Amino acid sequence: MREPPPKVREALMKIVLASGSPRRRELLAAAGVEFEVRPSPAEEIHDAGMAPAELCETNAELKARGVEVAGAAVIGADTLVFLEDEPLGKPADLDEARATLRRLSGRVHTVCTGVCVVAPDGTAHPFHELTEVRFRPFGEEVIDAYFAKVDPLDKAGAYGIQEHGEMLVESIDGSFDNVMGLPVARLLEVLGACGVDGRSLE
Ligand SMILES: Cc1cn([C@H]2C[C@H](O)[C@@H](COP(=O)(O)OP(=O)(O)OP(=O)(O)O)O2)c(=O)[nH]c1=O
Repeated sequence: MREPPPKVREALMKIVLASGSPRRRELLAAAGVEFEVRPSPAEEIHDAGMAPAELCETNAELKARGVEVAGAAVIGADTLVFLEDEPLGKPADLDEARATLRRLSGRVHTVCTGVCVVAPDGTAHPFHELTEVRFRPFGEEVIDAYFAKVDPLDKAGAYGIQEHGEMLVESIDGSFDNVMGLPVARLLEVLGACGVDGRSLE
């Protein structure tokens, strides 16, 4: 049988999202990409000595390399919130979530999402995107009302911009998708550069 033309071979390349995050799944699906989900067993590192961007990219690569699927391009991602370069991860409990929101109130913080595509040949293609988020000044009543609507525990920075974000967020400078956990426009470019056009599977 004849080899399929290169374009068809590209289209057949599998894409695996190495993430258990429902937000990442939603964002990638909304971009029209066909992919399989395999949450990564990789442990994130929390090295306070590392610069934010380097930390996000390192974790994204660890997550992607934690899932191996022959012939597939594997995507890992890591979202961290930084307040003046101090990383704020997912809160351990509601008290910590409350303390985090108190600190973010009335201030600007940075959301960094690192992404890494590991191509079928094993090469890593990491990048990151930064979005600045300005929070409204708010008090305990707003935090109470917010927690009545949103579970902050599985989210970096104890909030989800996509879930009643308007209660907390005054403005953003950068991509909304990036705050939610996956900078999709840039990811599609990087997948394309790796020879994968996920959207051609539609
Ligand atoms: C700041 C912010 C974070 N988040 C979420 C995105 C990520 O899911 C989470 C950050 O945690 P991550 O460790 O980046 O991801 P995860 O553990 O949820 O999923 P996985 O490691 O399997 O990919 O916080 C929001 O949903 N909205 C927001 O506004």
